[in-house]
Amino acid sequence: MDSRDEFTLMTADSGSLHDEETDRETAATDPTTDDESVLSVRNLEKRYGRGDDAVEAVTDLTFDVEPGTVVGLLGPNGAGKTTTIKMLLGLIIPTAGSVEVAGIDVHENLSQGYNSISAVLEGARNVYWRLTVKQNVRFFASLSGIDPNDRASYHTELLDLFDLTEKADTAVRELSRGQKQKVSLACTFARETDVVVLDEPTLGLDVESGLNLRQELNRIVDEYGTTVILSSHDMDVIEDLCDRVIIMEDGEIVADDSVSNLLGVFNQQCYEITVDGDLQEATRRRLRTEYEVEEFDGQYESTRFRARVADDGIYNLMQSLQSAGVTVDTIETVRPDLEEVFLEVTNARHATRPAEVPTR
Ligand SMILES: Nc1ncnc2c1ncn2[C@@H]1O[C@H](COP(=O)(O)OP(=O)(O)OP(=O)(O)O)[C@@H](O)[C@H]1O
Repeated sequence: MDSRDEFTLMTADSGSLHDEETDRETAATDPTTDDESVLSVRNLEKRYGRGDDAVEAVTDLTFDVEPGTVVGLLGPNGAGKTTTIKMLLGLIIPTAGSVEVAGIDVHENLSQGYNSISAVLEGARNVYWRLTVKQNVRFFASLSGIDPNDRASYHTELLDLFDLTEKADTAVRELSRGQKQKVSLACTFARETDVVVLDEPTLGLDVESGLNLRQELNRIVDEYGTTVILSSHDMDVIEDLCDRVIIMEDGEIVADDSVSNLLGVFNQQCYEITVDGDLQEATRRRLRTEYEVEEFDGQYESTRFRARVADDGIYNLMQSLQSAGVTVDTIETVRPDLEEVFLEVTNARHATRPAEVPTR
């Protein structure tokens, strides 16, 4: 059996008592927490099953995370994100490789590991519904060996940042889904571990609750400089919160860079162009042949389309339209988003793969 009981995550041994301000001061003065990575993953591998049925879920994963960084973990379904997260947390035993959090090998030293890294896992019931919000926060702080009385003002701040102050004495079962999720997050931050893992924190929330949570998380990571590994299919969350993004596919890292560098991977600029009236079929064909054009939308009064062009290609495109007698109404630059980067990176990889030869 290689899967550990997730409950052990919540019932880890208690460590020494923390002092109200000591931790943040220590983080600021301790040279080991400055330049060195707080999370170090080396040649991590996970193979499920044996023989012909074995699945290589994660293959030779190596990366480091500096303190205070928010790293997004992205990948299509089955890329190996959940397996990686569970190995980071010590919940699944790797086939090979190591995970160190703040210098502690999580798999060689499980109880210390549980005090170094905590998580809100997707689909897991992360808090106690019969306890009130405040009782939960105090309980989870105490799991890390923290005397909740010593950290009362931090807990008040946390509830405030998650907009839970009015619900502090309400039982969690009486809260909405979004509020329950915020309680899970507040409890994880209350544990004050070196690294926090958030797996799909906005999943299942309505648009407004998702947006609120995103803003609140942003404030919290800014305020406390927490190191976060964030897995989400919601690119807005990733783009808003992350300093760096790791994209996985088929168990491997296929991109690892800052969000701004990843957004700069396009050597082409995308424009959204609106022209008066309909476009003749011949003009549409010509545009498609000469430029990378997507989506012709609307007809009669105006037509809108997107064009990707390199460097000063937009001037050539304008000339082509002019010579076809088309009047351009508006041109807007479309900023690429992470969704596009993600598709670009994963599609480019498929395009360069040799075609599979069927075997009999
Ligand atoms: N317990 C298991 N036994 C066998 N194979 C598994 C097990 N868990 C995951 N896998 C396989 O390992 C691969 C990676 O799965 P994993 O759940 O880590 O991916 P993921 O990136 O989290 O996907 P998703 O975004 O769909 O949650 C998949 O091929 C999956 O089918």
